[in-house]
Amino acid sequence: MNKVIKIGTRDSELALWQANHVKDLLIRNGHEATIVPVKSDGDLVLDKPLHELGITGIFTKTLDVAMHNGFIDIAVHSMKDVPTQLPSGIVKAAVLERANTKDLLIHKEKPQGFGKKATIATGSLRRKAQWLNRYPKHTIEDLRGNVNTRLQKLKDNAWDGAVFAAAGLERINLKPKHYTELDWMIPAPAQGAMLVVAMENDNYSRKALEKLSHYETDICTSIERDFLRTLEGGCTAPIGALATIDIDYISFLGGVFSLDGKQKATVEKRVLIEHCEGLGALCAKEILSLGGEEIMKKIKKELSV
Ligand SMILES: NCc1[nH]cc(CCC(=O)O)c1CC(=O)O
Repeated sequence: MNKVIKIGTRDSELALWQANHVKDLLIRNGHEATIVPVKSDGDLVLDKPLHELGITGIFTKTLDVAMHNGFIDIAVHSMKDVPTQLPSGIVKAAVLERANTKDLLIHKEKPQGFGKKATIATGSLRRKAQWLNRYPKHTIEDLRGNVNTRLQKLKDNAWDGAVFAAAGLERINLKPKHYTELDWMIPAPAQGAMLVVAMENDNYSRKALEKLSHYETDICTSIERDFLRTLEGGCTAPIGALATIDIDYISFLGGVFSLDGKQKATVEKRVLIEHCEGLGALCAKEILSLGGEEIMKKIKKELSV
């Protein structure tokens, strides 16, 4: 029996692109699917308190509620925005093949190298900390909103540049005139990957989505998110992680940075794929013993005031 799979999405251009991508893949596999934009959580009321279900993420909360309500069947997320602990009743149904994992600096004008002074805009603690670690004399301005909003704000302000995920720009076909790929910046865990979630008891959707999952991306993002989960202890610290597969090997690079960028602890490992079980947690523990524990304690104190 075929049912029409209701794909929930937020209504930003990037979110809609990602949801439509999943819709196309499902239809190509002979399923029926439709997009259900979910605007605000105002009309999505649940009879249980959200914390009881473990619903926490700011980007994912609305869709989690809509799925629990039966308003939608599945939800498509940028995986890096999804809390490492999924809410109860909701499961990972597919991890799509990863796109570009890098962060980019979009320059406002033609770049002429960075002098001592530059003002860079980003709302991400991870990007800010890594930028200041590399360019201690620079100034960071806060920049929030979806990709389009952030690009507009870059135009409207006298900043030298702003940091974006390459994957987000590529998906909505934005080609900045002047940009630099930040090869040295460790991306967010699971950056560039899309996660599709479904209700645990929804066998129809889960079976349909299973076929869309990309094995290598699933392995790499699982390691990155294990690393994050082991380190974070529920706070949004500047943590980066990237696992890549090279034939039989997995390479992992992870790090934690103090908010001011002055301290960092990083780890790099290369293991045979068949030995990658527990790699994320292992690297997290190594980070903690390499000065990461003090950095995390300091971050937690600074973020709680
Ligand atoms: N936090 C916002 C967000 N979530 C996912 C992406 C882009 C796609 C991706 O990184 O997977 C972006 C935009 C950005 O970071 O510039």
